[in-house]
Amino acid sequence: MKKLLTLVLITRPNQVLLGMKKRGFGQGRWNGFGGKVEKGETILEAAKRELFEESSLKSDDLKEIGLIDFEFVGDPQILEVHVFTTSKFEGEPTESSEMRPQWFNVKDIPFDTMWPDDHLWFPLFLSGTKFKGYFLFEGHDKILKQTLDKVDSL
Ligand SMILES: CCc1c(NC2CC2)nc(N)nc1N1CCCCC1
Repeated sequence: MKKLLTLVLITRPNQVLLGMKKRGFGQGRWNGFGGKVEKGETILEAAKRELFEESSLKSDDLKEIGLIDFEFVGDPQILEVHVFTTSKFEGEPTESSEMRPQWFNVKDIPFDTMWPDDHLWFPLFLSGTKFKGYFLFEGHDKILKQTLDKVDSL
C-alpha cells in the first residue's frame, strides 16, 4: 500500500530554499515543499500545487531527480516520495500557514533540524545526480536500513 508524496527543492546559485514546517507531519524541521498527491492530479501537478500553496512560488520547469521509498517499523504504509528541483521559478518565497521559507547556502544546510535521511541524499541532489533511495525508519529519527543508488532514469 503506497502513499504518493512530492518534495520540491528550489535552488538559486549556491543556495537552496527550505521551509520550516510549522505544524503537522515533520513539524519543527526544515524541508523542501511538498505533500500528498490528491485523486485526479498527476504527481507533477501535485508538486506544482504544493509548491505554490506552501511557498507562493510557481514553476513550469520542475524536473524529477529522485524517488525515495520510506517505511516505518510497524506501519504497512509505504511513503513514495517523488523529488523535484528547479532553478526557474516565479514569485517571492512567502510564509504560509504550513511553512516559513528561508534561503540557505549549500554549505550551511541545517541537516540537524531536517529529516535524518536528507544529509544522505542531498549531496546527490546538489550534484545533479538522479537517485533512488529506500529508508526503513524506527519512529521519525532512527534509520534502521537504507539503500541509495544513482540512476540514469527514474
Ligand atoms: C516522507 C517523509 C520525509 C522524509 N523522511 C521521513 C522519515 C520519513 N524526508 C524528507 N526530506 N521529506 C519527507 N517528506 C517529503 C514529502 C512531504 C512529507 C515529508
